[in-house]
Amino acid sequence: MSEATPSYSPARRAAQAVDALRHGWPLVIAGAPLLQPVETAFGDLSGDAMLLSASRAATLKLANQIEAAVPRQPVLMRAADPFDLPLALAVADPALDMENPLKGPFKALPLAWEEQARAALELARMAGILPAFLVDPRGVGEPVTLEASDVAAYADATRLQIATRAKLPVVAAEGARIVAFRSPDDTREHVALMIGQQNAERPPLVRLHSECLTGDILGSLKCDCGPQLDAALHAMAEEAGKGGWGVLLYLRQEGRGIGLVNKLRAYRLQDQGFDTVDANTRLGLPDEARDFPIAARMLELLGVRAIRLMTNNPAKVAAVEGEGVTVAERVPHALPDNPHNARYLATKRDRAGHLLP
Ligand SMILES: Nc1nc2c(ncn2[C@@H]2O[C@H](COP(=O)(O)OP(=O)(O)OP(=O)(O)O)[C@@H](O)[C@H]2O)c(=O)[nH]1
Ligand SMILES: [Zn+2]
Repeated sequence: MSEATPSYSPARRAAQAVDALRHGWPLVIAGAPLLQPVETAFGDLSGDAMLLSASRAATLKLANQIEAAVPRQPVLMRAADPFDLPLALAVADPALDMENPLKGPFKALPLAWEEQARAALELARMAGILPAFLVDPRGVGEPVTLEASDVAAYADATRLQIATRAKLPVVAAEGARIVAFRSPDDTREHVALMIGQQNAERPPLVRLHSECLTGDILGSLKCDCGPQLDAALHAMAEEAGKGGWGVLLYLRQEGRGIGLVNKLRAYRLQDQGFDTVDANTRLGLPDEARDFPIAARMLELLGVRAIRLMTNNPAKVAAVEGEGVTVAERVPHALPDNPHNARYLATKRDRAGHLLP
């Protein structure tokens, strides 16, 4: 077992770990055995044990009720025979259960390195891959090493800076300006669109829009993101026409922070009948994993302290207020539903507390 490379900073080690998971390279988190991400693994690997989330383990009849009540609790398990990569993937991905109904039986094992296991599952979420690892498999290459506590350093919003600014005429507002943000650790580039004249005396209309490739770009009817984006920009343009101003933060936190591919896995589970909350949970991923300190940092860099926040989500108001932003007003932002997103919106209202009709 190797120890974390001491000369690197925690943020650098965490960034290297996220990168490694995307490439299919293994991790050693100090104090735990080598962990090989299942989804991105390649080559002729096999291992005797796997690390999974409790919610996934529950579906595989492995976790007891108490563990399953904490969906992201890590669970260590083994089967009668070693896991090769195709079996490991079938075990890891609940969206494939219909195609691979017969797996197991499996046996849960005592887990003596829980903190490291939690860090590994969180790193998988940050990398946008399935939260599943082969434990100390045969045939793996050189690992990236880190400490479990490094994960927190990766999310440090204070390292975010303005990278550049430009004019960006858009359909809703010809006079709009765009501001781009970068952090040295996280390669996702967030942007803000500023509409109207900035005025410290008047809180701007602000929309925190989380990236939704399917809704924003492809016109997906499964969610309300596209119409919400469009309506927010038009509302800001109208506000600018009345002497006010608006700021749209476009946050690169696809799928409420689980990444595009995992969101599409959640859609596949929704096709099988699970709602948006349960689909995430079955994947062993949080239902809400957005990084609101990043949004607060963007507003701070733009010199915005008090806002009129366009949202139906009280938790979002609380999250930004918790980061020191004054929400002078919550401006409702509900749009008409359609036959494809009616259940999604009802779930947001009934299970996620959104203020929707
Ligand atoms: N994981 C997951 N993410 C989804 C799903 N549908 C939409 N999203 C993502 O959800 C984000 C938008 O968040 P929502 O929960 O719809 O809305 P909100 O921002 O919390 O609330 P409002 O401010 O009222 O719109 C975007 O990043 C979408 O990619 C889904 O079924 N599963
Ligand atoms: Zn969407």
